[in-house]
Amino acid sequence: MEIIKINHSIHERFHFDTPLVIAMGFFDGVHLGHQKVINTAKKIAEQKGLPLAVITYDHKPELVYKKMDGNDKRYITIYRTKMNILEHLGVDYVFYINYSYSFQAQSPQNFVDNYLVNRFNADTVVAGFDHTYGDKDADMDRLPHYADNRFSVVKVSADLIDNKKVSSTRIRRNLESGHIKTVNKLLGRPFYNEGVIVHGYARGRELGYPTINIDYDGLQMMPSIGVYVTKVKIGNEWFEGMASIGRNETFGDNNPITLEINLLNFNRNVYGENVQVKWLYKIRNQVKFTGIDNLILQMDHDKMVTEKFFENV
Ligand SMILES: Cc1cc2nc3c(=O)[nH]c(=O)nc-3n(C[C@H](O)[C@H](O)[C@H](O)COP(=O)(O)O)c2cc1C
Ligand SMILES: Nc1ncnc2c1ncn2[C@@H]1O[C@H](COP(=O)(O)OP(=O)(O)O)[C@@H](O)[C@H]1O
Repeated sequence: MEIIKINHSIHERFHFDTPLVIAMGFFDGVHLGHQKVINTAKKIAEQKGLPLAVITYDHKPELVYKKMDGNDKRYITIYRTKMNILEHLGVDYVFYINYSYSFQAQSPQNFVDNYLVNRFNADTVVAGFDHTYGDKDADMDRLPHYADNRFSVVKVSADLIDNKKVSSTRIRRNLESGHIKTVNKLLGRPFYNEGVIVHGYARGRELGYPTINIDYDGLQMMPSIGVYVTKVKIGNEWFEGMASIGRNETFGDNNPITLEINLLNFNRNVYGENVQVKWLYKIRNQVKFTGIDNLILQMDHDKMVTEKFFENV
């Protein structure tokens, strides 16, 4: 898969020679609904013998017109994760457009002419039923009008789970309320993220539960504070683990939020390793314990729950 970064003013003369089948969308999460769009485009590309391209953007469009804080500015899938998943879906080219004020200020007709036709040589454009590519007049029902027979348009219907639309917003809400099973169902894979193992306060080994402390990208949206069953990939190996994401309240108020994972049947020095964490099940909320002994007793119990989880999968 080739990633081609496009800036509105720098790449004015960009032109792709081969006609393309293009799936268009922001695709945060690359959830089951997004996968339906991309798989539809993939099938058409195969039937026509053309490459499959995805048009996506480097950040949320809202960033151009409002101040964003907290989880609002974070992503279910950051750049690397999104690209990784797109590659696995069989995408040949990604046009990664810098979403700037000047890019968004184009009229829908200009976007279609400048981008879909002139730059990207669209043969077919596929997107979800609610996709917009500019202002309120830029919906999928009007795309054939702007296309004016220069490319075909395919509108993909909503993917429903439990009678509700699969959407990034629904996934974000479930992440924020710790409903990781629902998150994973909507994504069509376990929610995962990446990071690097750094030093903590060396308390873990004294508690009898050493933890890898994971430093992750600030733009990565994480599950809500709590204790979770996870799988952790270090090098090429997967390990079972119990994760704590929280402020380690037992050790004082207002600590920063950290991600720490005790790995089962593991005893190695792994500082500096890159890891991937797959989130599988929420065990409980964080507790501010009155003493270390109570925290240890609770972690003994968490370990039992974690082992049971893996016995039953
Ligand atoms: C499975 C698990 C559950 C935890 N639950 C809590 C908790 O409920 N309350 C809390 O204050 N800390 C909790 N912790 C965090 C420990 O306080 C933390 O791992 C310990 O302070 C080690 O810190 P260090 O890595 O900086 O040495 C938990 C840790 C793990 C691995
Ligand atoms: N079962 C285990 N789970 C997690 N880390 C382990 C385990 N066994 C050994 N380690 C090592 O111990 C380190 C964590 O020890 P800990 O006392 O929690 O110190 P710190 O929090 O300062 O890193 C890990 O980074 C890892 O290198």
